[in-house]
Amino acid sequence: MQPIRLGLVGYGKIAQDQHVPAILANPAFQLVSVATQGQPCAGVENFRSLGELLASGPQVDAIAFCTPPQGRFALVQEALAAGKHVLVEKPPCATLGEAMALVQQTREQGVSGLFAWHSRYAPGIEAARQWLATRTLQSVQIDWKEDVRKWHPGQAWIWQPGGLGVFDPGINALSIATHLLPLPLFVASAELRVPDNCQSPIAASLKMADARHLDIRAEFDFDHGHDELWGIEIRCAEGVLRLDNGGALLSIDGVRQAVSEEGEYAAVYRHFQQLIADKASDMDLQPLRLVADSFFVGSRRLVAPFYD
Ligand SMILES: NC(=O)C1=CN([C@@H]2O[C@H](COP(=O)(O)OP(=O)(O)OC[C@H]3O[C@@H](n4cnc5c(N)ncnc54)[C@H](O)[C@@H]3O)[C@@H](O)[C@H]2O)C=CC1
Ligand SMILES: O=C1O[C@@H]([C@H](O)CO)[C@H](O)[C@H]1O
Repeated sequence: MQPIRLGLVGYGKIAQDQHVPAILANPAFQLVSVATQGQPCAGVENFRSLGELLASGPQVDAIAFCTPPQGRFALVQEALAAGKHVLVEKPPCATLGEAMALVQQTREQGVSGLFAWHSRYAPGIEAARQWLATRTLQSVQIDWKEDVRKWHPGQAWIWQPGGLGVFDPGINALSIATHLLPLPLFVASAELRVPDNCQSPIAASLKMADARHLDIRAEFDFDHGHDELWGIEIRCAEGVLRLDNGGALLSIDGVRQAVSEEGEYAAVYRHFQQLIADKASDMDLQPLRLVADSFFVGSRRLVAPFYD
């Protein structure tokens, strides 16, 4: 079978760290072109814009979007209008309305779309989901803390409107929680701590629930120090499930469980390949809706200025 010819837009940190290695390791894909505004990608044709890539580059079947969320909507629209399958990094867009419009346009175009909630593909997630399916849930505690200087060095966009601040990593935890828990989640209250020289929060505390009043708390911190803390603890009547290292480690009642060894992005691209083969899409909006709702109901507290 012919490989899926892939273009990539935005050759920045995540494209270099994860996307390109995962694409190169998967024979179902052939990376043929890149559109980016920074450092070019070796070994393929590079363009300054998606428009140029589509107009004068080699033919592509699909495009992966790794630009910041602001401005991504117009780019993905352009690719869909050209009949390309799309893989969109998280968070899919700068607003919920834009993301909803992409879901509709993807359907209308009859192509495949993937909102790539990469943390859902962490090795422990599927086993956690299976274990939880037959348990009685009692409470959920999320702690998602990391150093923005380590994971987003010099990225001014993250502090600008639409950049999400600490919700950029926090949405990963929300994408896991919404994948594991059986009912939709609602934000009851939120405190957003915003540096007084930024537009987006550097820390946040959320209280959420589902329709059965499951108590779900989240603590997000983007100024946590070098060693990240990416943990989710789910208390059930039958025992306590913990995910650590962003879902790479799973334990139940303190006992480490065997999990898959596949990396997140290898699994993301395997899923994208299957969606294209099945003429299907996977464009879940719930994590972005929870972020939007946190901004709706959240109280803002100004905190000390942030300097990179
Ligand atoms: N930094 C990380 O560890 C991770 C980031 N992500 C997500 O990936 C996305 C990108 O993040 P990073 O790679 O960290 O950002 P980045 O700022 O390092 O890279 C963005 C790249 O997009 C390019 N770009 C911007 N606008 C463009 C346009 N219109 N056309 C072509 N290229 C354009 C920039 O030149 C830059 O190379 C964000 O949505 C982020 O949430 C996901 C997982 C991890
Ligand atoms: O999406 C993201 O993931 C983390 C980090 O790469 C761990 O997975 C990063 O802060 C955020 O943008």
